Amino acid sequence: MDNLRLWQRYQDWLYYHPTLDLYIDVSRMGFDDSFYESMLPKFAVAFESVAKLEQGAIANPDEKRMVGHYWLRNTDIAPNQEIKREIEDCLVKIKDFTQKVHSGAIKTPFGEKFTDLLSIGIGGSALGPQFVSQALADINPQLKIHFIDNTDPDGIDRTLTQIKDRLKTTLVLVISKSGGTPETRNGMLEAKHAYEKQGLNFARQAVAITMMDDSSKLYQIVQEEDWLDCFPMFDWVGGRTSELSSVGLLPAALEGIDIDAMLAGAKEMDIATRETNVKNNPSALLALSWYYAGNGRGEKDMVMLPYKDSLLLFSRYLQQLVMESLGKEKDLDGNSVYQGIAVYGNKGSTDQHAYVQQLREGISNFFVTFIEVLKDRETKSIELEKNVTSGDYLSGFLQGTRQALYDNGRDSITVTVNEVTPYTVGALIALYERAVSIYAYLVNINAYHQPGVEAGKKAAASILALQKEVLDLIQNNSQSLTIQEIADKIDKSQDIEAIYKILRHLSANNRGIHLEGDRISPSNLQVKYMK
Ligand SMILES: O=P(O)(O)OC[C@H]1O[C@](O)(CO)[C@@H](O)[C@@H]1O
Repeated sequence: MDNLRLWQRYQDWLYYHPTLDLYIDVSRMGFDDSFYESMLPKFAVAFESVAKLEQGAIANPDEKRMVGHYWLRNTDIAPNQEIKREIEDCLVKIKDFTQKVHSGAIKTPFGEKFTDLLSIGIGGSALGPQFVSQALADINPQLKIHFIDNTDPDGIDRTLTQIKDRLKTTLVLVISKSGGTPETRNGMLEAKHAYEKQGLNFARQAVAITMMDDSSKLYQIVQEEDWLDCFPMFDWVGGRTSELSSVGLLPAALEGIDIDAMLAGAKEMDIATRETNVKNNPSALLALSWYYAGNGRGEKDMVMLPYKDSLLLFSRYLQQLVMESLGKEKDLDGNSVYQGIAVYGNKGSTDQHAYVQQLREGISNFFVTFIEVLKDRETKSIELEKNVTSGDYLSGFLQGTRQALYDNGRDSITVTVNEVTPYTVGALIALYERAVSIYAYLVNINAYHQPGVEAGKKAAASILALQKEVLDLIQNNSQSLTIQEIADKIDKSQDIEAIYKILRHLSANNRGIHLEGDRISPSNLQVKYMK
């Protein structure tokens, strides 16, 4: 298409929201009007389903749960008074707690003001707070946040070393909806150990965010150990859509981020994405583009390219939101469909000096989403050359890459906001939450369960159970054994490879296991236990 026809297409498809000051440009997606019209019946069904979901239908049939993250930013649409009150009470509690921490009314057991935050959580209980912190927290925030989001001992050490002497003024947030996620439990126990080593009372510096009922082991611990406080996570909020619940709001508020503005941006976006005219609904435009790009089967990957350093973690955040929601074997009728859209990305223009080479010339298995931020910085930029600033370069690189990709038949969407504020970040989160919801209905899948993740968790638990059996055997056996002998003795010959890998890991960590022999032939290794 020549430039003038493209300019016309750009204007024909341009979406602009005046209050949010947000643009969606899908003109560089290659669909035509007949594709668009063919999709309208599917959209009509999807819009109906999304509306029912907002009204409190059991939209997660397997888990028999409502899906209510929309109510968090507009309690007037909560399905009943009890839920409305729960959300409002929680928000009041978050603000009250934050104000007391900031003012020093809530202090450490030694009477000092808190200076730092240690957030322990994983997946939806970490990615949102990490993204929002990087996007919005001040360089010198009211409380500086640190994350433990894995059970990697070295990663835990690095985080605790960063905090070091300030542990005694660090408030811990343990975030787990279920209250039973092993990585989070491990992070909590490691942190507790570090506090105790410094003679600190962990419980009096610890706050939990979890479901406040018997299903949460974390909640039981909070009560037994008398933690400083506990904030509710609601059954009807999924981990990956929890950024605007206590999971995201409490850390953000403590960091000094305007959470009311985040909620307001999301609420405004929710209104915009309730629109049933596809062209006037920004999330529907995204879902339409995703469907077109991947033939409704996720055949093309979504490459997220925010041209703003502070939005670096948006792609990682969206990776969970999109892939955990859409990556499903079965559709809602039980057919095997193997759905999903792979998401990756980093930031522009940095990526132009890395993988954009492949995007421009290599395998054409993706579409790009550029995130453009119009405002360069708070202060006026210097001119690096006559009439040219560094921000002009960034903007030029975005336009250039979009053009270069288009010229080689590679599709792109551009989402443009004026600046990165709590209001726009709230809106961006809501934009993608709804796009995922609409797309899931277009392809007839349940976006709100994650059976595949559960399978991995179960498999990991059985490896740890196997490790206990192996260690029990070896510790009570003075002779050296081969791996086959160990497997036979515990009647687990089918698990020989797993046993070998357990032993190799233990031997690398001073756990008394010694492997003797040539490492290239694991079957011949002799396993010895020496304390
Ligand atoms: O908040 P929780 O219950 O610890 O779960 C953390 C994450 O684990 C998952 O359940 C999947 O493993 C995610 O969906 C969730 O965001």
